[in-house]
Amino acid sequence: MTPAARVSAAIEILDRILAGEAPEPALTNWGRAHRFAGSGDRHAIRDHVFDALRRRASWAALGGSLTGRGLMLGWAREAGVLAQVFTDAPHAPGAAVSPPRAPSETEALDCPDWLAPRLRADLGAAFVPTCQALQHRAPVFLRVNLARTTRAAAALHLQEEGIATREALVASALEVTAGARKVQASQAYAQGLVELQDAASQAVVAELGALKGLRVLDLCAGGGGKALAMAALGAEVTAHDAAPRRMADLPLRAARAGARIALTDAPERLAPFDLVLADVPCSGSGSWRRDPMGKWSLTEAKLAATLALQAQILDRAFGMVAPGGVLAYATCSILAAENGVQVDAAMQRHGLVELGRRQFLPGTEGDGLFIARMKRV
Ligand SMILES: C[S@@+](CC[C@H](N)C(=O)[O-])C[C@H]1O[C@@H](n2cnc3c(N)ncnc32)[C@H](O)[C@@H]1O
Repeated sequence: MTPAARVSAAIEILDRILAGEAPEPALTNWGRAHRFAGSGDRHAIRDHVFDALRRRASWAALGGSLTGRGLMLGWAREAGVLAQVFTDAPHAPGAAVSPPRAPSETEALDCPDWLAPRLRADLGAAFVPTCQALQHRAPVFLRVNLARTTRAAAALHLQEEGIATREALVASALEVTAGARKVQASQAYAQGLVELQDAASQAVVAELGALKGLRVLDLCAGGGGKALAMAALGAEVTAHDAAPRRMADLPLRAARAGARIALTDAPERLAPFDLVLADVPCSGSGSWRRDPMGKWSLTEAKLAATLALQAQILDRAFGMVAPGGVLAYATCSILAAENGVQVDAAMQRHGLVELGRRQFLPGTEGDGLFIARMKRV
């Protein structure tokens, strides 16, 4: 496919997404209906689509409409390639283009209007750089399985397979600088030497301190990224999730990593634990680079429901912490209401003692995450 034909494909897929189809099925369905597209084409189209979703407000303004065509016009104008792409040539988008509109301040930052005042109040001087960080692709990070190898040895192994890396935020983290698409087919990955995991997510686990020999409950384990990282640090991990199917791959991932993780649908029966991690469902605002639709689909009502659920999960988690043990609360959010405010309220409700808290903002070092540790007295 020509570069312009790839843009035409992205326009078609973006229109489906704007009409309500989720991005992944929209991309898969397009691929099935256009078997002639090679993997290079599909990757390029996918990049166009996700870039446009991250830049939805600013590119729609620059392109003159919130449509697939408007978004890609906005991209072409910003990239200075309008005349090369919108040409009327076979398979290229048509040449008749709508005029641009100057984006408002929040549109220029691709921040939803309703959220901007709240985020600005929460982040202060970090508001603008954080919004700008969310406009771009996230770096790819790996967690080195330190139970199996060293970071230097893993980097060498990956290099031999054409995957270049450099050291990142914490001792277990590598950033992939070339060959990211080869990771999941690599021997290093198959042998459990590395896992895909954001560097700030790894840093959150590092913030938990020494875990060796501790009985740990991961109450919202999901795919098990943090459960695996805690197991690699020597914790005896039990994993639970309200949606057990989300943990479906966890036994396989644990086997690959040489880790033992017990799954349970009734964690209360195994309580108390030395440490309970509540990595709660959240707005996902710290990882909107990876899930740009999340940014545009969040509403006040959804946020309020999420806040109520977080408080409920915190209360449940507290009930399973041994006296003297630790309750850890994590989100991938950058909103104070989901982080510090939630933790302050839980400490008051349960007489917990704070051991520390840390907010990571999205940027070159990883996603935006929050972690707080509280001691049960
Ligand atoms: C942020 S994700 C967890 C990510 C995971 N810990 C990781 O590091 O890969 C939150 C998880 O909480 C689960 N969840 C939602 N409500 C819950 C509840 N009431 N109790 C336990 N888990 C819940 C969701 O199914 C989801 O998998």
